[in-house]
Amino acid sequence: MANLEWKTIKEYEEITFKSLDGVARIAINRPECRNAFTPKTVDEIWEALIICHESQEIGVVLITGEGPSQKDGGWAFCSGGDQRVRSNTGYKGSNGVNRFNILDVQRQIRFMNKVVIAVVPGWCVGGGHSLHVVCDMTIASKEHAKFKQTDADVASFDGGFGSAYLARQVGQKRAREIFFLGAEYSAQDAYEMGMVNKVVPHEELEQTAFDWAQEIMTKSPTAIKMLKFGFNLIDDGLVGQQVYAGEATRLAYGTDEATEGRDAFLQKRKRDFSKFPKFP
Ligand SMILES: CC(C)(COP(=O)(O)OP(=O)(O)OC[C@H]1O[C@@H](n2cnc3c(N)ncnc32)[C@H](O)[C@@H]1OP(=O)(O)O)[C@@H](O)C(=O)NCCC(=O)NCCSC(=O)c1cc(O)c2ccccc2c1O
Repeated sequence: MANLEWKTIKEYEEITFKSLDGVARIAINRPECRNAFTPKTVDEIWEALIICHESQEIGVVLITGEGPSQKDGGWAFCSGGDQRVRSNTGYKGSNGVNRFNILDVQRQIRFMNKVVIAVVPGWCVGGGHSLHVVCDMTIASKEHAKFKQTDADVASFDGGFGSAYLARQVGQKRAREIFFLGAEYSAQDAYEMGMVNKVVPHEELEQTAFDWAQEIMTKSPTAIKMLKFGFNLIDDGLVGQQVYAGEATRLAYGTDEATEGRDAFLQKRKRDFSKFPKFP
C-alpha cells in the first residue's frame, strides 16, 4: 500500500479516522471479520462523516477497510452487518438498543457536501456492497476486490440505495441479477458493469484514491457540491430538491439583491428591487 503519512483526526474503537492534505480517510477496522459493521462501527463512521461535513479543511472523503486480516491475510472493504449481533429487530448495540443505523450513514454520504470515494481493497459484500454503491465513486483493487450481494442469503434486503440506486449504475437486469443470484464479481466485472470507476493494482489503490481526491480539490468547491447534489436530484425526490435548493439559497444570499431585501427590512424602508436585472 502507498506510504501516505496519514495523521489521526480522532481515535475510535472500530474505525480509524485520519487525514492528509485535506483528504479524510475513514476505515472500518475489524479485518478479522472482513470489516463487518456493528451499531458501534456505524455510529463511529457517522460521527466521522459529520466532522468531515463540517470541516473547512477537508475536501474529499475516502471510505475504506483496514487490512489484511491477521488471521488469514484476507482483505475487505466491508462484509455488511455483523451477523453475530443481529437480533429480531435490528443490530444490537452495546447499550442493548437494536438499530439499522447504516441507513443514516448512507444518507449522510448522499447529502454530504463533499465527494465521497469508496476505496475497495477486498471483499465488498451485503451492507458493505450497498455502502460502496452510495459513495460518489469507487476505486477497486485489481487483485483482491470482490463484489457480492448476500442480502437475500441472510434474509435481509436493502430496498433503497443499495438496490434501486445500484440499478441506476448497472441497469435493472444486472442489479436484479446481483441481488437475486448473489454471485461473486471481480473488480474488472464490476468496472465493466459500471459500478466501479477504476481498477488498479492493489499497491496503487490508496495512492490513486488520494491523487483523485487531490485533483477534485483543485476545483471550485461550490461547483463540485452543486454537481453532486445535481446528480442526486432526480433520484432523491423532494429531499434532493431541498438539499439542492438550500445551496441555491446560499448562493442567492451572496447577491446585492438579497442584501437589498434584508437591509430594507432592517431599515424599515420600502424595498426597491427595480435596479436588479431580470436575466432571460
Ligand atoms: C465476506 C465473505 C464473502 C468472505 O468470505 P471468506 O471465505 O473470504 O471469509 P470467511 O467467510 O471465512 O470470513 C472470515 C471471518 O469473518 C467472519 N465474517 C465475515 N462476514 C461477517 C459478517 N457479516 N458478520 C459476522 N462475521 C462475519 C466469518 O464468520 C469468519 O469468521 P471466523 O471466526 O470463522 O474466522 C463471507 O464471510 C460472507 O459471506 N460474509 C457474510 C456477508 C453477509 O451476509 N453480510 C450481511 C448482509 S445483510 C447487511 O449487511 C445489512 C445490514 C444492515 O444494517 C441493513 C440495514 C437495513 C437494510 C438492510 C441491511 C442489510 O442488508
